[in-house]
Amino acid sequence: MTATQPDPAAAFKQQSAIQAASLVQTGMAVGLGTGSTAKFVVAELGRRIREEGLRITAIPTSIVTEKQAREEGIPLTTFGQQPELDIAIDGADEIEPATLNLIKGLGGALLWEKIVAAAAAQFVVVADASKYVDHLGLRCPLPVEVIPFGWENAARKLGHLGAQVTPRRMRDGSFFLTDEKNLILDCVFPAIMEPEKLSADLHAIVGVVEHGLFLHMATQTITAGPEGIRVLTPQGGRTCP
Ligand SMILES: O=C[C@H](O)[C@H](O)[C@H](O)COP(=O)(O)O
Repeated sequence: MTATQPDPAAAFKQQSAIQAASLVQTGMAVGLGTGSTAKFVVAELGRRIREEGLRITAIPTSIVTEKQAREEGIPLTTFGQQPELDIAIDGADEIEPATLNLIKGLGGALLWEKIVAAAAAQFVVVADASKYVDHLGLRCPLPVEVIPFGWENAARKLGHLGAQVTPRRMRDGSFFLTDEKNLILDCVFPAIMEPEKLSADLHAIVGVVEHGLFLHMATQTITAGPEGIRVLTPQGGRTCP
């Protein structure tokens, strides 16, 4: 979404973000997500710090979010000082409501996002209601982060798993680089019916650093749409990778 194109879902994103930010209490260590929805969370936390005296520390999931957090006056910390987080709040590209499994990473921040989410006692996902899908993979490609060396081989092996693979590029044709200076391979799979198996298969490919399947990680999703705010929690509890 560029600055010249207004985001029709912005108001819903903001509603879900504000609701999620209300879960944050003084004393908490907070993971700050990345993307157009998480941006509203960071803004709301900044407002609460300034206007309500909220006191938190935070770890951002991207350089972009780090910059916004600094501008909002949110005190930042590191995993060296704060190995565990009370809560992480982040957006998603797809949400499977039956499982709360997610696809993330269309913004390229999936690696830091997954590290932060895995360190958090609560992982709250915020989105507008358009992000729901019956099965993962129906709405967007699955981003897979690979190291640049030998990426063509990783791409070939992803193809053997059934993916149509496109290396993500910038408008000028150069490769998109993540904050860790890796590449993103966008993988279009037919509907992903066995995400756990696919996750294991992806991790078995040499050169794959991480992928955008966030399985059994969300402890809550908060979405907003024309029918209001919807909060979902997983039926079977949560397991961390
Ligand atoms: O890498 C990007 C992240 O996973 C985002 O959280 C995700 O793409 C959702 O972004 P948005 O809220 O802009 O739709």
